[in-house]
Amino acid sequence: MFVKHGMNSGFSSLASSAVLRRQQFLIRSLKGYSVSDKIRMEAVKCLSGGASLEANAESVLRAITPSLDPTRHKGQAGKIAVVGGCREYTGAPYFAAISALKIGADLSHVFCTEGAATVIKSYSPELIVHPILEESYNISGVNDEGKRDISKKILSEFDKWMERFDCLVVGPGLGRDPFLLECVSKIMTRARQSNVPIVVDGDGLFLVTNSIELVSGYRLAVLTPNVIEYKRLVQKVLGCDVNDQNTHGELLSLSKQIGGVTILRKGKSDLISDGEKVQSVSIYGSPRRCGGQGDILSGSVAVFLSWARQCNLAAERESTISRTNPTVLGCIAGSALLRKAAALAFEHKKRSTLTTDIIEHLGQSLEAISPVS
Ligand SMILES: NC(=O)C1=CN([C@@H]2O[C@H](COP(=O)(O)OP(=O)(O)OC[C@H]3O[C@@H](n4cnc5c(N)ncnc54)[C@H](OP(=O)(O)O)[C@@H]3O)[C@@H](O)[C@H]2O)[C@@H](O)CC1
Ligand SMILES: Nc1ncnc2c1ncn2[C@@H]1O[C@H](COP(=O)(O)OP(=O)(O)OP(=O)(O)O)[C@@H](O)[C@H]1O
Ligand SMILES: [Mg+2]
Repeated sequence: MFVKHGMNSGFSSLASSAVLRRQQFLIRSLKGYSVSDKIRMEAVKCLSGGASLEANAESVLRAITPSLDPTRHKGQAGKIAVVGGCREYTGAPYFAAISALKIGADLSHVFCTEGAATVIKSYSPELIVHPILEESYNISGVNDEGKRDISKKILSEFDKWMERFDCLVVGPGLGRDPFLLECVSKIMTRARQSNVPIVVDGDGLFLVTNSIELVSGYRLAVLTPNVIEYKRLVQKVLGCDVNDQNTHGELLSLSKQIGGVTILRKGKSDLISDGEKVQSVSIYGSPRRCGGQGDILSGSVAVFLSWARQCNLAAERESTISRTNPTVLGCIAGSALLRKAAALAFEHKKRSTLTTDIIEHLGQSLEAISPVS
């Protein structure tokens, strides 16, 4: 049971007719009307996908956010798992997991190392924390066979839970320990075999960039690179440097080259593509660039993606709403909500705005767009 508003409107009609008019003008320009070279160049850029295609993010948010129906049971609004948290980082997995709950997921798990688990549990009693991951420094005296046993144990611990999850977030605060990353590769492979969507962020992107086959061709994978992570992906997958003159074309190629995974390129505007088209979210956010905002985003995308998938499953039965790629919808919604919450937090806290302040505004921001009643 979902409240759906304008599910078919990928972009606002106003914005799309403006884009259309601009495209028509530019096409006429190309046919030899007297225009400057600058406009011609813009025309080419536009026709090759360089034009802005701002998503109607608020409509998407309203369309996929489920109503609070008293007949629904615990878990139906989403069960999210974050794989991350190691010796260095405990904040990032916490931000991702708590954001999922604050948006409206019912249950949020964290799979991390033992040391990180105690800390994350102390941040919040709401999170279900599994201290199952191991880093090399902790098992330095163990031989290869012993390490294989540890790896198997980690996978079987994870397996007990995996099929229950609507989405995994792999990477916030995961670290880059080789043994830990090898275990996480196996977790990702297992999730993929079970068709569980995976949002890959932070150190998960480090892993995936070096082992692209983990996500290649998996339509339920979402990559959320920041500037540096995107640069590494482009260099590895496309074999060249980032080209700021062909932002949209490059993102399309990157997604296609990885077999149609959805990529959310974070930046001044967030750009989203599943290899079919590029959409952007440019809602005004915050000028504060404190660490952790990307972690909020990954947890948010996981929830919205799960909700969008439920909408799509319902649509398959009812054939009433469009079958837009749920991973793209999840990215649009996640990006828009984070930006709105960041703007609100900044209004109150100005220069002292922190990630925890933004998290506190997630609920209010969603309520303003999609009220509970
Ligand atoms: N509280 C916590 O626990 C948090 C933990 N986190 C976790 O940390 C892990 C590593 O993630 P990451 O993003 O720090 O690593 P990476 O991609 O190597 O970037 C490192 C360097 O790249 C640069 N740089 C970054 N952006 C740039 C830009 N726009 N434009 C230009 N340069 C830019 C910048 O370099 P600098 O300016 O210092 O030279 C930056 O220091 C990961 O697991 C993540 O989840 C975070 O989520 C934060 C909160
Ligand atoms: N220059 C910018 N102007 C406005 N918003 C931005 C800008 N850069 C990033 N953002 C917003 O902040 C969010 C997080 O992006 P950011 O690049 O900080 O991710 P990150 O580096 O992975 O963060 P984290 O510190 O959590 O790892 C993006 O979704 C985007 O909406
Ligand atoms: Mg990050």
